[in-house]
Amino acid sequence: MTKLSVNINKIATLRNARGGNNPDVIKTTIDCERFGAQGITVHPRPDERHIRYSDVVQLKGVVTTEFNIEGYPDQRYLKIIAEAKPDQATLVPDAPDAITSNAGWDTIKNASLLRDLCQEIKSHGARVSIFVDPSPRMVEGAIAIGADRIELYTEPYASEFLVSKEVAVKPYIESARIAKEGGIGINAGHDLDLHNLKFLKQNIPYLDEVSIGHALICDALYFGLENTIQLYLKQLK
Ligand SMILES: CC(=O)[C@@H](O)[C@H](O)COP(=O)(O)O
Ligand SMILES: NCC(=O)COP(=O)(O)O
Repeated sequence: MTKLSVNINKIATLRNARGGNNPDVIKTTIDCERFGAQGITVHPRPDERHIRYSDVVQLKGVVTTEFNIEGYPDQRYLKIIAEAKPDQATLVPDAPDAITSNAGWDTIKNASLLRDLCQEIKSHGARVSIFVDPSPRMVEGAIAIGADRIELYTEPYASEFLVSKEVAVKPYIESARIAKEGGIGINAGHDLDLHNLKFLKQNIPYLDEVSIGHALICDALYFGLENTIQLYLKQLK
């Protein structure tokens, strides 16, 4: 079964826009799980443009499905992981000023760093997922450093999908095969939506988890949050 982890960053973006607590991130999280979300993902960025450190601390006591915290593994992030003890920590190589995540790790050049981080994060009881491009070498590097999972960066898939879905999915099928043969789990995320999700799932049926935020929250403006979560779950059947 492929789990749907709802990334609630953009709920926090809307909340922060007016400085109050509407929408309430905690209430929305509880509702996302009630509507069928099988996980909650947050990406507390250094500038706290959306999810804040204080949100993560509160969410720890609220999330009843799987809690996934994504981020660049600086000391601030590692402190959050140590305190929140999420089910999964997804390491992303984002620069502090990145408008959004835009690449996976070079797991060969960063092998020593990532290996040490894996050990430290696992000591807090969290599964470690490494955000990678769909590159066999990068997947093999993630296996070598002891990651529990990879998260395939799917922005290139989403972009190419609009031109040729068969071309788009090809590197992901190969990367997922290598990860599976290497005995690690396979997550995917970034720019997945109601148009491209089903084809990815059909071609990688053993996908463990997709984390989806931006498109899902945008869709919820038109279809409602409960209906939208159900629509995404239907793409994963
Ligand atoms: C790693 C990734 O692709 C997303 O999880 C990222 O968290 C999206 O970040 P923004 O919501 O800040 O665009
Ligand atoms: N890891 C991907 C994620 O959590 C959400 O990415 P997006 O759907 O907001 O692009």
